[in-house]
Amino acid sequence: MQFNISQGLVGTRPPVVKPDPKVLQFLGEEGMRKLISDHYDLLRVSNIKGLFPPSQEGFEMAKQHSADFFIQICGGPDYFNKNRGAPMMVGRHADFKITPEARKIWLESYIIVLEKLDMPDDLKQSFWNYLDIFSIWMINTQEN
Ligand code: HEM
Repeated sequence: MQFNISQGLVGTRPPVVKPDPKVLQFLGEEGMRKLISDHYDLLRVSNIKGLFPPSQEGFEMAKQHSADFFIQICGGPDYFNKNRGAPMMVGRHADFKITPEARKIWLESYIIVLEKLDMPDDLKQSFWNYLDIFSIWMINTQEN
């Protein structure tokens, strides 16, 4: 299947559709945590590794928070709200310099994980569409 990366401009917030809850039903919570963990492991050796916590402990916490969020957004228990409070994702990303190029690297790391994942294409597509569009919201810095 094709993982298309839509053009993303700083300051734009195109309408987002949440992933199909069947994604979580298919993967289960452990499968979702593994998916997020695999993505973070790629980020850690990527050109945007400097954005993420340098310590192993901080990195594991980041994985956990992210997985909590994705389980919640896919219709699972509201772990993120319980552990971190209201999502407010744009605000939570505001301290990090996220350029269009950084978003591209973040998404390309997801492509690597999703290509290897054993999941029906329609579910991959649904999950991908969410990542592709919502990640545009996080861009907060123009390329120089
Ligand atoms: C679909 C789009 C995205 C979602 C749903 C998402 C989700 C999250 C979540 C849930 C957290 C944890 C926030 C917290 O617990 O306070 C987080 C943290 C973070 N995200 Fe994202 N994110 C997205 C896009 C991006 C992009 C495109 C980048 C950078 C290229 C990025 C970089 C970061 C960084 C640097 C952190 C902080 C890591 C930490 O110390 O916990 N995110 N993100």
